[in-house]
Amino acid sequence: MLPTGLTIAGSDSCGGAGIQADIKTFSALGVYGMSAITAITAQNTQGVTDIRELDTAIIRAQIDAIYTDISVGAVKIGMLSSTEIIQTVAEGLKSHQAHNIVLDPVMISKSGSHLLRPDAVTALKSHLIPLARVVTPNLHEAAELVGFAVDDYKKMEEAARRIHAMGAGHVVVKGGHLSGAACDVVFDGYTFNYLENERIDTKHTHGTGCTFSSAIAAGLAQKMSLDESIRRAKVFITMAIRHGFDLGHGVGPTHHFYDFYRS
Ligand SMILES: Nc1ncnc2c1ncn2[C@@H]1O[C@H](COP(=O)(O)OP(=O)(O)OP(=O)(O)O)[C@@H](O)[C@H]1O
Ligand SMILES: Cc1ncc(COP(=O)(O)O)c(N)n1
Repeated sequence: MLPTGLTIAGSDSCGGAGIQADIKTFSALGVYGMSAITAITAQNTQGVTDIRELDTAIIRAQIDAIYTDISVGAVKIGMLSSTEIIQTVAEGLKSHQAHNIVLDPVMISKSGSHLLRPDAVTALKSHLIPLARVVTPNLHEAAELVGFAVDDYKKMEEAARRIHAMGAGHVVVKGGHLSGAACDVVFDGYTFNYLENERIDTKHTHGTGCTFSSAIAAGLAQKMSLDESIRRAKVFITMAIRHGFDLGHGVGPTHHFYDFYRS
């Protein structure tokens, strides 16, 4: 039986982020990928031109269709767009006693479009963070969650502590937007660990957060420990960024190896 992963996220028409990045990551890591789509974005490497949120009934129906039939090893949550969608997803996951939930609190695309309505941050904190085994905010998302600027390692630690107190199991505050090494702060409620890799000099980083969080979910689906899943995800995202390429005319995508193990 193959390990299974579910992504609950938005569709990115150019395939670099969102549902498409998640499914490619699951496949590259040997996990069978499934999806519940929350919103459809018209998007390319230069930006997001339109967004349609799906109605909550079809979002809930996708989640129910999967859980009433299939055993789900891990869930990755990405773009949720609105308070109503957050509530629907939280209720759906609770009713099926979903486990191994990796929450990437997607808020704004690299190109600057809102993928979460600003008034939905409160719902994210109260309904979904408490369900998550791990939450993976970038610096901006961490700042929105805790209410102060997160721009150095001390503040990343403080933000991780506060997000953990909101009910998350582990917190990974990603330092992809700092300068210097690409270093993320991992907090398990007791100790801080720093996950560091060289910064790759490229502009082609569309979908890095999606790829990283779905790689963590893939590890959990494969019954790796959370620590091991996070460490392998860091190796995977670093390699995927190294092989990012100039698709289109803007910020190109990371490259998700068809077979990570043979690359
Ligand atoms: N240029 C880079 N070189 C190496 N690693 C990087 C680089 N940029 C980001 N990373 C790593 O990629 C992972 C994702 O981090 P990032 O901060 O880019 O997420 P994000 O902003 O949520 O992504 P997205 O904007 O796609 O949602 C982290 O482990 C981060 O350290
Ligand atoms: C559907 C969807 N989900 C997530 C992202 C974030 O990725 P990025 O910050 O790299 O644009 C995105 N652009 N689109």
